[in-house]
Amino acid sequence: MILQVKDLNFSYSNQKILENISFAVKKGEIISVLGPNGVGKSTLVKCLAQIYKEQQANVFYKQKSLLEYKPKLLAQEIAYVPQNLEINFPLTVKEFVLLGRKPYIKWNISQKDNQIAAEIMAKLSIENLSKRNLQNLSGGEKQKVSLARALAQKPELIILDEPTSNLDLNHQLELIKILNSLANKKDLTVIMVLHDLNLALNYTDKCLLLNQKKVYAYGKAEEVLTSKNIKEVYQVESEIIKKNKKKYLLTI
Ligand SMILES: Nc1ncnc2c1ncn2[C@@H]1O[C@H](COP(=O)(O)OP(=O)(O)OP(=O)(O)O)[C@@H](O)[C@H]1O
Repeated sequence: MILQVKDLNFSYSNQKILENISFAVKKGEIISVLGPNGVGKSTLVKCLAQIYKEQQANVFYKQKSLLEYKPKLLAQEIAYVPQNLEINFPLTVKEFVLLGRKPYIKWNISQKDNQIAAEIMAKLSIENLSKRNLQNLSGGEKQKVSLARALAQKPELIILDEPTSNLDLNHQLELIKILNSLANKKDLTVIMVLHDLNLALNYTDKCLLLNQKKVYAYGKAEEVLTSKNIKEVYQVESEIIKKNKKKYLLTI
């Protein structure tokens, strides 16, 4: 197991959001975090990514609680891509992607750092944005740049909060396929909040379905995303159709 969450609870002020959340993730798996609006998906991934630190004792990375790690080591191994990229100062895309190398940089940016940043920008087809000011990018461009920064970190675990929300159909698939190819080589483990159940069904190994503060179901995508579970959690009638090895969730 690369990550284990044991009995995690979270409240904002006095409002309980997450209750007894437990699940485990194997190296190289792609996990989607699903559930209705406001159920606590972003809150959960913020706990895993240590944006919220109070729950560190309930999150185990490579068998040790997050409390036991030096922050710099975790910064090298775990990357987080937030829902929205808020940058309020001028920075070029290249400079921003290079920020992903920060946990490794001693005094100066090395040739290797530049090379890694260039490779990742090429992989995500954003080399053409290199000199652009981050603040002037479209939502979809920002999302890709944010992913590039996280991948430049060369993490073992990447945690993404709705990485495809601003992307068109083509770019959604491209992003998911890139994450899949990295995870297939076991170089990367992926945990991502998703809203698109069809993407979850076809491109993630396991789904963590949250409902009413708790884990409603956790397991293989096709075992979690059943018509019965979708009805119960989203109050929507649906049908899952299989065609050419792909599964399609149709709402009725
Ligand atoms: N900083 C905060 N202070 C107080 N309440 C918050 C804060 N952030 C989120 N909440 C509340 O906590 C609950 C869970 O929010 P969260 O963003 O984790 O849900 P989500 O499942 O990611 O939602 P969505 O699908 O709409 O993005 C919501 O009711 C939200 O209003």
